[in-house]
Amino acid sequence: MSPALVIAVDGPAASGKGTIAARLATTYGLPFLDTGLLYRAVGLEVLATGGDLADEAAADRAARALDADRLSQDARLTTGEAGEAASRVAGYPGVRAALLDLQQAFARQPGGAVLDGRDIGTVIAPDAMAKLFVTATPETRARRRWRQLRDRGDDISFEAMLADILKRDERDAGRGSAPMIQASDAVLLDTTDMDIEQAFDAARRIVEAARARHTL
Ligand SMILES: Nc1ncnc2c1ncn2[C@@H]1O[C@H](COP(=O)(O)OP(=O)(O)OP(=O)(O)O)[C@@H](O)[C@H]1O
Ligand SMILES: Nc1ccn([C@@H]2O[C@H](COP(=O)(O)O)[C@@H](O)[C@H]2O)c(=O)n1
Repeated sequence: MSPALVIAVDGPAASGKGTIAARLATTYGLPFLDTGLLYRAVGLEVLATGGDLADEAAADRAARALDADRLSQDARLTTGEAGEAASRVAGYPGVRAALLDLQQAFARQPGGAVLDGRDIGTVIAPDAMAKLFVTATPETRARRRWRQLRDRGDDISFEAMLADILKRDERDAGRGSAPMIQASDAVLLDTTDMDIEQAFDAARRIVEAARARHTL
């Protein structure tokens, strides 16, 4: 039996990791989990119940009560507010612990899986066959996210978007619990000067190289 093809895709906000991960999943016929949605759902739940994002116990409760099956149906999850709330609650060790089993079970599926996030290659699936750390300059990422939000009618300036990206990078990389960091065996993919097609082709080559190494 061939080994499970688990693909871990990490990287900072708006680097394009979700776009790449979703296309890899389609290409290889694997299930895909955008783990950022889990943290976004927890953050939104804290806000929806009138809680304060600084209230760690409220965030822990929301994470333990999360119904992961309802995630993809909620359009609010993709808003800037949800991203900001997610990065606040993601720093709490209890929140991360509550979401761990679900993510690891997803990664252990027969045949494999694709997961994207911040700690997939380091914590969730440290034995993944292929690991990518997708990045781009903060300005490039801010432009991509700004265009994405503008196209769906959100009114935000590029300067505010860049400030938001920089703040999120600092928070995600600086937290004590599972910080965003490139796994030592992950391949860095800088997409600053790549369009989506070029970035995906480069990602697929990285996965193919990893598969070839595993079949030697
Ligand atoms: N190489 C690229 N060139 C131009 N635009 C891109 C590229 N990759 C992704 N995008 C666009 O940038 C936006 C953000 O991409 P995506 O959602 O994949 O990023 P992400 O890293 O998954 O973000 P998140 O922080 O939400 O997880 C999307 O509108 C996407 O279409
Ligand atoms: N594995 C992960 C995934 C996400 N986070 C946190 O959630 C925020 C939102 O994530 P997006 O990928 O949807 O932008 C992100 O800024 C992280 O704080 C995480 O910690 N671990």
